[in-house]
Amino acid sequence: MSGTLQPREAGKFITENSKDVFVEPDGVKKLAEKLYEKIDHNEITLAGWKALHELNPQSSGEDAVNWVFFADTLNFSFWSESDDKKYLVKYKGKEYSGYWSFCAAMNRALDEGIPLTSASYYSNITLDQLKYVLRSDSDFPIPMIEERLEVLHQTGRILVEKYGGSFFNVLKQSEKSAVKLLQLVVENFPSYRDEAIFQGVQVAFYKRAQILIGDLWGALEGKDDGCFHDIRQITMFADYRIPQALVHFGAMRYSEKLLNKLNEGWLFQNGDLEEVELRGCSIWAVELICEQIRELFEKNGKKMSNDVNPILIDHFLWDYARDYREEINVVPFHRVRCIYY
Ligand SMILES: Nc1nc2c(c(CN[C@H]3C=C[C@H](O)[C@@H]3O)cn2[C@@H]2O[C@H](COP(=O)(O)O)[C@@H](O)[C@H]2O)c(=O)[nH]1
Repeated sequence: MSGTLQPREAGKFITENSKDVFVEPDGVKKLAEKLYEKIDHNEITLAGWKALHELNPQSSGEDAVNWVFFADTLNFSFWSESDDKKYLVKYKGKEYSGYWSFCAAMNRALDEGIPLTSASYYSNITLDQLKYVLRSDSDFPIPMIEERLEVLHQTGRILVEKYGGSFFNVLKQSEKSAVKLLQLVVENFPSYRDEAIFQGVQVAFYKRAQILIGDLWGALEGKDDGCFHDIRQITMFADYRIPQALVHFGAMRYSEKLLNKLNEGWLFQNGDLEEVELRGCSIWAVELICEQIRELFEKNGKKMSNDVNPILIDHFLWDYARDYREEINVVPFHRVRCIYY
């Protein structure tokens, strides 16, 4: 961690030195104005984490905390080679794809009485058991099943050996500090150490560690152990969908060279220069949007809710990218296979 630029500073540094991805001030301003209106009309709230997403846990207890930790430990790489080769899961009469198909598979297993989110179970789960739990209702399996098994074993063993098998104990140790929880997660659970080298500088994205905190904040409704006093320090989650949304709204722009690669379906490696620029500029664009929303509240003399932060801006952009997939896909997402996002 020491000497590594943390996500917000990493985003700024990468943006200032980026060659193929650009944060567009006019687009940032327009998107900030759009989101200011939505937040001011209570259309973007923390309560949306449960209200808008039926697969998310609706409770706020220890089971919900361990559900979130399991989900975010495997919250990576759901994209499929092509739209007609998607991993799909049917659950309670509805068909899900992408991240939601994974959540549907989790809830299907729990409904079958499999103690999936219990570390004592998943630390020893076999490949066949995991294949059964994550089985597809299309002809295409979930990507990276072997890596998922390895990550589960490693993470489960640490949680059992160090934290009594429950992520609730890690949460308690953070003493309602999101920054302290981020440090605890990346220090104790290696699969969450989402870092890269950019122009010789170690930069951190910590996408799954940060979304874990965002999802815990949502599951606990910002109360009790989830009442993080420094939640504003968490940045957006540098995945492969938010860049699409930021480009769609004109807040980010790509070079011709990068656009050509994306349109060809180029497979990037985690840590490639363009991939790091995409992720870093996404972080910084959302930070700038957040700052401008806060300035708009101040300028209009309006009381600002605590919910004006990169996490809820991220949720809006991610949900938008899902709900308006055709428009968003005009510029393809960048393809990477890795365990970080
Ligand atoms: N930046 C950001 N990335 C997010 C999420 C989520 C799910 N969170 C939702 C659940 C409850 C909350 O209300 C959130 O709305 C998944 N991902 C990432 O997206 C990718 C999957 O995309 P697709 O193939 O289209 O399903 C993959 O990298 C996955 O890691 C988010 O919120 N923000």
